[in-house]
Amino acid sequence: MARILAEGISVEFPLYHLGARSLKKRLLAATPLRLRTDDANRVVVAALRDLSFEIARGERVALVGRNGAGKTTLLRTLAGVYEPVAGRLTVEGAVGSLIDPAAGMDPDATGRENIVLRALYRGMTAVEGTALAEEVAAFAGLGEFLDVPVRTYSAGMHVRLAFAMATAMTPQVLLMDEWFLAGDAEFMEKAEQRLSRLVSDADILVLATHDLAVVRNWCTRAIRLEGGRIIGDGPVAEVLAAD
Ligand SMILES: Nc1ncnc2c1ncn2[C@@H]1O[C@H](COP(=O)(O)OP(=O)(O)OP(=O)(O)O)[C@@H](O)[C@H]1O
Repeated sequence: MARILAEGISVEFPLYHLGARSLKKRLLAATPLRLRTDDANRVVVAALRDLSFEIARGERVALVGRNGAGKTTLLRTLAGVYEPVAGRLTVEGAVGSLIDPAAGMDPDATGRENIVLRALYRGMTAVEGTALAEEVAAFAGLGEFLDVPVRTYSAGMHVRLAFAMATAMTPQVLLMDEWFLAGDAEFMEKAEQRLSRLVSDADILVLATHDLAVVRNWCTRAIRLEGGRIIGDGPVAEVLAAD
């Protein structure tokens, strides 16, 4: 059963290139809240600070907050891309991520090969993978580009393929960054139908977005981040009204 439990998680990014001591000092003095030096005397960005929350089956959660608040970092942490430096994170259920279209794709393999590889990774047979490739291909509308290495794709083609792949294998926990909701009009119309179905089938949705209409339409709960901390968590209307 799908469930997410975060107990005091923190995520930090070391800034390795900040070698010069005077530059370090100046930076730390300018932003004392978000930058600090760690035990190894490196400057680190405290991207997420001591977050605790639980997301249960059936919840559709919007992550809201200003640029740099920590929304994408939290999504990536839930997806397992980043490891918390403190606290404990439990994510139960098969996770589908629509965060970075290039993630999990082999740039030298064709679109079709990538689909089959992902299907095999998810435990499908080669025959099921090949059938899935047909379905994904039809949806992504990549035409003859399906048999061309994905490193030659445009940004929009990447999004189409990633979107079609992630949504073809209905996840229990769907993690999504808002820019997957931007695309050309024709694709977005198809994508919206498919997403609506997926969102009602997936057990948990966590969506990072600035689009308040999307939050109101799709989500039941909002978590507001600011400076890497949670400053609001509750029903959408309540959290949005508090801004
Ligand atoms: N790879 C990285 N290295 C260093 N700092 C990072 C890295 N990724 C994110 N950060 C920092 O972590 C903080 C949170 O960034 P994040 O991208 O999660 O914010 P966001 O809420 O998604 O912002 P936006 O709305 O602009 O997408 C910011 O201060 C950012 O500079």
